[in-house]
Amino acid sequence: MLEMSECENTQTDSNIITEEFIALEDFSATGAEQLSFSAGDTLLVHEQVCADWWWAERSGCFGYVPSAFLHRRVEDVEDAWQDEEYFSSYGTLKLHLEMLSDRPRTETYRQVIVSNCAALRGKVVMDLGCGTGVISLFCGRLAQPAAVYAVEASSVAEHTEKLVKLNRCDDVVTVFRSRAEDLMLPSKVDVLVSEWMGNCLLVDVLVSEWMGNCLLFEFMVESVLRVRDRWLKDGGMMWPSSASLSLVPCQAHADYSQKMEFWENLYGLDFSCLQPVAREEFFSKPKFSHQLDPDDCLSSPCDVITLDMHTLSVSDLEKLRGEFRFTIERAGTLHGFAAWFSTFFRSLDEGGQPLELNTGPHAESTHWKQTLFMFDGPIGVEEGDCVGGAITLQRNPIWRRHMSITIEWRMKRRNDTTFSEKSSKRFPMWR
Ligand SMILES: N=C(N)NCC[C@H]1O[C@@H](n2cnc3c(N)ncnc32)[C@H](O)[C@@H]1O
Repeated sequence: MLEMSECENTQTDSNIITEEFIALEDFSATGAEQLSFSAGDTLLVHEQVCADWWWAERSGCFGYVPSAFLHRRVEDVEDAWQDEEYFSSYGTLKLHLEMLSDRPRTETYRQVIVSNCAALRGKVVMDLGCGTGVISLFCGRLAQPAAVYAVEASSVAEHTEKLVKLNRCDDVVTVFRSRAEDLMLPSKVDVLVSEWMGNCLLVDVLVSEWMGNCLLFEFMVESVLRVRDRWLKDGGMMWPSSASLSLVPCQAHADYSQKMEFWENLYGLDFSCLQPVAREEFFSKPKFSHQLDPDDCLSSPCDVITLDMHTLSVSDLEKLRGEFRFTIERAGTLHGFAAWFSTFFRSLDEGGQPLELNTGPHAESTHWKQTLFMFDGPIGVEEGDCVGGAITLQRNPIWRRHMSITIEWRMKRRNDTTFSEKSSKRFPMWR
């Protein structure tokens, strides 16, 4: 980022304005003339002094702010949720086929219904974002609830109606084609079940053919919480009941070799000047659907963030932060971190065993696989070295289905007594 001094020397016409902007990320001032702010803050910009630095005001304080961290107010963004593209992606069978083909995922939900079938008798259940309705059909066929509200906003709901009739569940299951937030229901529900998880737990990455194969993002968990607050009875059950994000320091030799070392000797030619371009193109964003080999884990994984779905609030989702401290368990190359999630389903029976869906490298593979965060450069590590730091999931204040993930880490070699300087890397998902 441009330093202040360079800004004053650049030959640019400053632009006097008075306009409100939203901060996309936190910014900590590094000089008295700069103004710190947090993601989501509103700043009044008085002068665009140069391309990179503007003179702004927040709560009566004035200072220079980096323009890259700011975005015009949300009114200028026609559809912060991109709902039309999002729900159209679920209107075809492609994504539903992928989810239904994921045996560990779908079988876990079936097991939850089977193991709670007695307690479900006479209960009212909502299946939020039911898709083709498979969980609702499990409820209708494997248990005796009083009613199941199968809620689905996309056009796949038309097929869901047929599936409910075909599987003789229409006496119990009612399909509502609606955004769940807009629902009017006859009663509150005893159980809110949903399969809302995405890569890195919160954000599912969809390739939207409707949008010319561009990437779209989910962020369904906010809908789940809003519907919980509106329609779940006091003492009602959330399935999943809790969810956790796990992290592990790992090797990724194949990725590093194929995307970075590849350029060093290409048919006897030196293409290494492209490595910075390759680093930006291939390693600046997370790699989704990475199949992490358990042997590439350099330490035991740890749960860095845990969400209690009964108490989590929408405002908690703006920024989630978890700390970690790993001891390297075997010598190798630290290329980065891998992340995945687990969800837990509490039993409706007092003292009943919870069920777990674990999408990590030691469990049966799911369609989510794992997510790989590559450092800019590999770090040789020895057994006994220590990697400590934090991971922060920051929602985008403008694009409400987007977020960024920042990983900060320090190293302490096994024979050292102090940690290295802090390193940090921000991975946007997607703006
Ligand atoms: N990561 C996932 N499992 N995504 C499943 C998403 C399914 O829920 C549907 N869905 C997502 N959000 C909502 C919502 N607020 N209301 C109704 N259906 C929804 C979506 O159309 C798709 O069929």
